[in-house]
Amino acid sequence: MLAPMAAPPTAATPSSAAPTDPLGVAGSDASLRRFLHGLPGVDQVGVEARAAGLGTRSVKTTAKAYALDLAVRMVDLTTLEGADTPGKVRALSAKAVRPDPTDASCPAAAAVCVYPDLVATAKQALGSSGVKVASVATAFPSGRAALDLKLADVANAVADGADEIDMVIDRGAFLVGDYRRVLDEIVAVREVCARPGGHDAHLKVILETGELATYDNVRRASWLAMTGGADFIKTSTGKVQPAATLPVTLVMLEAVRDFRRATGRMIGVKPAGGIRTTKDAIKYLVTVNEVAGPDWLDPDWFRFGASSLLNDLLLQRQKMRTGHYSGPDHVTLD
Ligand SMILES: O=C[C@H](O)COP(=O)(O)O
Repeated sequence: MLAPMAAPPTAATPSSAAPTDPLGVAGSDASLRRFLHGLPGVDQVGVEARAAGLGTRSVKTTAKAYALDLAVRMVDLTTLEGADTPGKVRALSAKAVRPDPTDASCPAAAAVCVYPDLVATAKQALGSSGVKVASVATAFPSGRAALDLKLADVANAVADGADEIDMVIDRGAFLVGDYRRVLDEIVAVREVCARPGGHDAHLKVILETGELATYDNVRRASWLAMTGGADFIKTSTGKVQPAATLPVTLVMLEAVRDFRRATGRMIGVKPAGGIRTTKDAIKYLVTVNEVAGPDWLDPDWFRFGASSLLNDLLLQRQKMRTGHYSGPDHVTLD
């Protein structure tokens, strides 16, 4: 059961001046490695069994209605295709602001997520709606470019008004144990996210867990990203399989929970890629509640990176409201 389903306690607004290395573990390459390799190992069987168990919880009636609206409010409505056009981004932005034009009670999505060259278009389309513009950057999705090019990519998106930057880590460096290089890039990107007078772009750090091979690596990469000053840790680009999974997200939720206990600082989590049904979204919300706690049941602290999940959430909302499915042609196609 997803409980409590009352409004979660008010959490602090994400910090725009997150300290890097709040635990003082990154003073030298050796101390950083010692810290990351000293994290407890993940019990693979235990994590997968727990995720499977949480995925069977039943959420009905009032709790389901609450969960549906919460999930809509958590969607980063995403288009990351080479064929994206300003017209598509404008249509997606309109949908994010008013997902169901037949129902004024339907909340807006959290953000629209686009490539850097479409940030200005999304920004203009979203206006003062409160829906954020998120932009992938740092040579997304591979991250294979020189650092100055990655930083220029981020700077362009920030200059065009991106509220949030979704950067990828250097998985090659991570997998050979060059944690310093990964950390330094995160810190450098974070600096480029800063704006004079505050209003920094929030930084989501994509681990690309499908390339990290082990849950131990997912845990290490989560702590490394948080040490570098991430506001959010995000599972995947959506371009690599497997993308988001419930067990991987569970490991990341444990990391943000434990990081908060250790530092007092709250970090958000964003599973992305392959989350398409209401049923799956509810499994994630149950897991958030059980693993990290109800403080994370808020769009400031949990997002879904998804291109088509919103449509299924809208169909389920309509079913709850009217008693019948309107059919997929009732919602706009993404
Ligand atoms: O960040 C989100 C993904 O790129 C979208 O993935 P999806 O099309 O599988 O929902």
